[in-house]
Amino acid sequence: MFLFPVCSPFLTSPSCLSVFPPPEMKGKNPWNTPTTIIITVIGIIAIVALVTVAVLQNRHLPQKYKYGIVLDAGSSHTSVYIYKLCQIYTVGISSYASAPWKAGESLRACMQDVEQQVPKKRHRQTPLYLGATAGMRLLKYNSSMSDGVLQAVEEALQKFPFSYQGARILSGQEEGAFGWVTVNYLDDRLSQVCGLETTGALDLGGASTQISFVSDKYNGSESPSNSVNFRLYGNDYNLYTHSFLCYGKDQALLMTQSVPEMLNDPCFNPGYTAIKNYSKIYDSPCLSGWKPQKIPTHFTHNGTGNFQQCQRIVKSIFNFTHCKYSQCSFNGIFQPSLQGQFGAFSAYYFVMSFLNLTDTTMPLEAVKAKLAHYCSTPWNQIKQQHPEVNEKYLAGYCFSGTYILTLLMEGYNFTSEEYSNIKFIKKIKDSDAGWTLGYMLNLTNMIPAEAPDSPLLPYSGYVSLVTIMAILLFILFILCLCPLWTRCSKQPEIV
Ligand SMILES: Nc1ncnc2c1ncn2[C@@H]1O[C@H](COP(=O)(O)OP(=O)(O)O)[C@@H](O)[C@H]1O
Ligand SMILES: [Ca+2]
Repeated sequence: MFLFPVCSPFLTSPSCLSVFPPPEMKGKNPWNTPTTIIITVIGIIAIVALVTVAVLQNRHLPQKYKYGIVLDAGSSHTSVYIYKLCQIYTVGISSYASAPWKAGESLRACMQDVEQQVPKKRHRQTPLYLGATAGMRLLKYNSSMSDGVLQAVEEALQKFPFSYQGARILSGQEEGAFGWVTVNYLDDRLSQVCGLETTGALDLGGASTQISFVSDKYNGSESPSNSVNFRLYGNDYNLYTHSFLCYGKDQALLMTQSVPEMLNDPCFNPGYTAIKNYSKIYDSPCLSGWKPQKIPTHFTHNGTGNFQQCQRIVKSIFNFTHCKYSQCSFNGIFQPSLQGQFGAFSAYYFVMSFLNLTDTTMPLEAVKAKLAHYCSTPWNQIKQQHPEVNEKYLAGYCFSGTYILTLLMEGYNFTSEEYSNIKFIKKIKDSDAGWTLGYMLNLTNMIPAEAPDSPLLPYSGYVSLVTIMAILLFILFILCLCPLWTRCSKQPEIV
C-alpha cells in the first residue's frame, strides 16, 4: 500500500502549508529547490512502484509445469498416463494371479521410460497412482489372489523415485464417474458459468462397460446406488452412472461362446478357424455356474460370418424382461432417459474407428449394412487387407461391432435419432478420454468445488486501470505542488 503526500489544490489545511516551502525560499523559483526535486522524485518512484506492483500482482504466473502419473490397470492392458500414453503391451495385471511378482515386473520397462520423461528435479513432487478396474474386480470376486497382485505391483512402483500414492481397485461407479469428469474437464464444460449442458461418458473395456450422464429428470431418489453428486467450480452435478461388470467386450464374447451349440460362430468371418480351450471360457467369474456337466477340454471355433445371426446371439446375453423401476436399460438396472451428447471412448473407439463407423451422422441402417458386409468378408481377405493389425483384435471386430450396436441401441435404448448424439472419441485436446485424468484431478484436488475468484476485470483491464490511476496521481501530484507554491511563496498574512 503506498501513502501519497496528502495534499491537494483543494486542501488548504495548515499542515499542507507548513510542509511547503520554508520561508527562506520566498521569491525563489520553487521548482529547482532541493525539496521540490526530492518530493517529485519520491512521487514518481511511488507511482512507478505502484504500477510495477499492480502489473506483477496480475501477471499470470507461468503455470508450474506439473506432472502426474496414473497407471490404468485394465483387464486387457496397463497404460501409464503422464499427459501422454505409455502403453505397456502386455496383458492386464489380473492375468498374473498365479504369479503375482510378474505383475510388478510387467510395469518395470514402461516406468523406466516414464522416469526419463519426467524431469529429474520434479520426480519427488510427481504423484504416482495405480488404479485397477474390472479385470481386478473380477479377480477379487473370484479369489483372494487380487491382494497378492496389488502387493507385487506396490513393491515394484515404490522402487521408482516418484511420490507413490497407492494402488487400488476402483469401483465401477468410480470408473464411470471419473470418465465423465475427464470428458467434461477436457471439453471445458465444468469451469464455465452454470447451465452449460455436460457430455455423457460411454466407456467400453474388456471386462466391464460404464455409462454416465446428467439427466434433469433424475434426482438420485430412484436407485440411489446409481447416483454420484459432484460440486465442481461452484456447480452441483447429480450424475447417473452404472458399470456393467462382465459386459466389457472380451467377457461378453466369452458369454456368447458359452451358448452350447457354439461351434460355428456367425460373429466371426467365414473361413476363420481356431482350436480353443473351453476352460478359458468357463474359468471366468462371468460364467460361473454356466459350465455344462460334460464338455471336452477343447473345441474348434469356426466362423460363418452372418451379422443378423450374430445379433441374435449377442442379444441372448442381455435380459430385457424384468425391471422393478420406472425404466431400465437391461438386466433390471435402472436408467433414466438419455439426455444430451455422449463421448464413447476406449474399445468403443478402437472398434468403430477400425470399421470406419465413427461417423454417427450415417443412418443406422447404413451402419448395419456396412457391418454386415464386413462380417461376411472371408477371413483370408480380412488378413490380407490388414496385415498390420494384431490378429487378437482383427478376429474380433465383427463380434465387437455387432456387440457395440446391440449395447447402444437395445441395451441403453439409443434411438436411431439419438445415435447421432454419440461421438466416438480417442482424445480430447490431445489427452486420452478415460477415467485416469478425472481420477488424478480428483485426488490432487485440481478441480475446486467452488468457482475460482472470477477477476472483476480481465488482466488487460487491470493494467489500463493502474496506468490511468498512475497518470492521474502524477498529475495530481504536480498540481498539488503548484497552488501550494503560489500560495506558499507569499508570506501567510497574519491577521
Ligand atoms: N487396437 C485395439 N483394437 C481393438 N480392441 C482393442 C484395441 N486396443 C485395446 N482394445 C480392447 O479395449 C479393451 C480395453 O479394456 P481395458 O480397459 O483393458 O479393460 P477394463 O476397462 O474392462 O478393465 C479390451 O477389450 C482390449 O482388447
Ligand atoms: Ca478400461
